[in-house]
Amino acid sequence: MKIAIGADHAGYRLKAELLEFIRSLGHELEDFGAHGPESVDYPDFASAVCNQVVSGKADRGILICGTGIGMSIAANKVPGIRCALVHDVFSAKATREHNDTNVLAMGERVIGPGLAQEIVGTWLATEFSQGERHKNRIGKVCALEAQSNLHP
Ligand SMILES: O=C(CO)[C@H](O)[C@H](O)[C@H](O)COP(=O)(O)O
Repeated sequence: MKIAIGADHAGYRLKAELLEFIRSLGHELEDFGAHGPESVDYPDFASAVCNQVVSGKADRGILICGTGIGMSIAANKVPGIRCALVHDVFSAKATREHNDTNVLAMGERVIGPGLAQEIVGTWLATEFSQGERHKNRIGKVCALEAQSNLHP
């Protein structure tokens, strides 16, 4: 798959530790920064990565900040993005199977690189279950998104 990845100053180290791992799984990876500790704003990187996903230039996106919370909030404002903030392997699998998430958010100040690798590997490898109940619920989420775009 084509993966877009981005982080802020509080997530760039974990991002750097994941690059080789993701490539070793056979994925094509584009890194949208940040690359250093200078203070930056997470919505800028969420925007860059999510635009790749909604435009079809990337199949999935991965976002890292201090907690993953800012990135997940920003990502979920982009129409067409379903972003999950995940810090455990069970949720990584469940959010692909049930929510068909296309963006994963994690927090460098919350988890270490070993667990992050397990989460990313699981999330990238897990298919959407195609369950009718899940499709129905995702459809309702999309309806909420369409409604909020009409009435901001
Ligand atoms: O948005 C966040 C908090 O939910 C992210 O973790 C940011 O990375 C964090 O706010 C950055 O904090 P800093 O004090 O500017 O380093």
